[in-house]
Amino acid sequence: MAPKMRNQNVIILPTEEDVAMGLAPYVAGLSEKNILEKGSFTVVLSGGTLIQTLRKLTQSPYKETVNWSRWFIFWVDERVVPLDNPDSNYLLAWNGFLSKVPIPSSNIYPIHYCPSSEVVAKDYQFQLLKLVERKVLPLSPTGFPQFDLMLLGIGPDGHVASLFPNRPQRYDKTDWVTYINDSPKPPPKRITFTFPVINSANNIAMVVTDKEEADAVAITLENIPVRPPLPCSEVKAQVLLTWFLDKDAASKLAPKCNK
Ligand SMILES: O=C(O)[C@H](O)[C@@H](O)[C@H](O)[C@H](O)COP(=O)(O)O
Repeated sequence: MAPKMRNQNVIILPTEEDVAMGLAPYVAGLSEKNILEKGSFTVVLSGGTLIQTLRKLTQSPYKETVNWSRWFIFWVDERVVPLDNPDSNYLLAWNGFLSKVPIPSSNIYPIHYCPSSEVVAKDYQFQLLKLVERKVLPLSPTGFPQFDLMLLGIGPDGHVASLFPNRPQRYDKTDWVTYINDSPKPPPKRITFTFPVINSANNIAMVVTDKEEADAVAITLENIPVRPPLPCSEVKAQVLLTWFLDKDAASKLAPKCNK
């Protein structure tokens, strides 16, 4: 049975459609709370199936009720390709989500493409630094930008963002944004937030709706020791880490008694 962690919540729903239905009020609720408290809502997207699972937010009632004008959008990882390339996480998010809701374009922060991953990573970190200076992003007590919500997926190998099990980027404790030129998941060139930035976020949703990730989910939530530890098992949120799983993603978890 998965031991209950202090600021972690695991929600298991029958289907991907149910996860999409559950994710929308969760995100809308955090949006309302943050905008009420401080006038803005900073949201970090990943690539993968997540964008499709956000679809309910682009429909009634959320499309009309969410205060989209106060949202700020970032990417936890991005493929180093032009923004109109089919591999781009920005393009994926634009087509599936951002083009359907009225977030001001000046509040959307994609990468500035150039062929060098290192330069793109440094430039994205520079963009974040500017927003810290403008007080759009606060700094955590340890000196990393602190986002309101990160929406993450995981891979079958347990990667999160572009932090992969057998690559050194996952151990980077100083940069805000780093780069990889040999990603095991294509395309090979990517930039990614580092763990200190991911783990400084107030709220993180891990959205997993695929049988392929069931082993990584079970290893993480059952605390099964593996070497090296899976990157997804190192994700922690400052306020609450919420796992949204469908039955397929949760299929390798030990049966749990709710009484
Ligand atoms: O750019 C990427 O490849 C993603 O950001 C990546 O980290 C993704 O979120 C996971 O691989 C899960 O992908 P799926 O949801 O498609 O399984």
